[in-house]
Amino acid sequence: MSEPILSISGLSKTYKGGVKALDDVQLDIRKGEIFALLGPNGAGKTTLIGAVCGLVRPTAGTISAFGHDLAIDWRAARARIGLVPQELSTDMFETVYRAVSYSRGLFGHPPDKARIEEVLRSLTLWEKKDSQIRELSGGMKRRVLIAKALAHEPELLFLDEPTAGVDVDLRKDMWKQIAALRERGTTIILTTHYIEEAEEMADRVGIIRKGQILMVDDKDAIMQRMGRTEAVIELSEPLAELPASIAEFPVELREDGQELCYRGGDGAGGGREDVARLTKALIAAGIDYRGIDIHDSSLEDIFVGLVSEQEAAQ
Ligand SMILES: Nc1ncnc2c1ncn2[C@@H]1O[C@H](COP(=O)(O)OP(=O)(O)OP(=O)(O)O)[C@@H](O)[C@H]1O
Repeated sequence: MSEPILSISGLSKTYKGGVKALDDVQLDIRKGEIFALLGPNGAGKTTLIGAVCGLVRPTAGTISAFGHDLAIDWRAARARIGLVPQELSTDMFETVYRAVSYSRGLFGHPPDKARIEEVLRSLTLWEKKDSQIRELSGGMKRRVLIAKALAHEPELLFLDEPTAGVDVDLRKDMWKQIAALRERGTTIILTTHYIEEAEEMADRVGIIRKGQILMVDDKDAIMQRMGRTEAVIELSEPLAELPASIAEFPVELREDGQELCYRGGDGAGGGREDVARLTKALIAAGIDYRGIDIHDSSLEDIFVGLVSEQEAAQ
């Protein structure tokens, strides 16, 4: 792998009250990727972002970005890192246009009216450019946050729960914006509760819980390794036991022998092929069925499974 754009090593954070929000986190982010950090409430996602963006002082560990150790050379990296936080903390009396163009200047970029107009138009904020931020609806305020980050043109962009509580239209607009940013070469780390979002956007996924990274992998690899196909086959007549040609599949009889349940596969289509072979074997064994309900597990199922497994193990 080429030199990571962001490298986090042994990162821990214990807050004053004693809450251990991060516990020995190791994480390398590759240039140009979209990385989704998934975790339940209180897992430490915002703390991790805060540590990289200079808002939270780590208790231990090192963070380097673009080859600079942030504890030593914060300024060199700062202008290249952008953050879209969960909430707007800018001056509510500022107009949309000024807030967005100011953000660009703040990070040392020369004024660029065309760029600001493009950003505002792409987020349907152009008509509101002269409104004060306090006059906007919650969804519009979120758009301003995103516009500020886009105007800044960072190389590494953090999006903290970018679509929490926004409507479907804005979520779709944002997905488009994020895809366009990646096209420009921006590296993106997003935290999300919406697993659909990670599934849609991410190249890699990290799962965090209680301040620890449980797993990091390519999204497709996670799906393949942990993905499952489940098929419920409703039999025409109840079966007392399975013939050998059926029992060799990963199946079990349920509902007093009226249902045959298959669980297997690799999350990459293998399970569906297996179910097709299973149905042929049923026909060959003279077993009739009324219907099949088949589905592949999503990243959501995998995530819920992983987190509850960890809970059970404790
Ligand atoms: N300033 C603080 N002082 C004390 N404890 C804090 C502080 N900020 C966060 N915590 C605690 O640290 C833990 C991690 O919080 P964090 O906000 O990083 O989680 P998160 O994964 O972002 O959660 P969410 O999805 O709810 O935003 C939680 O137990 C939280 O209560």
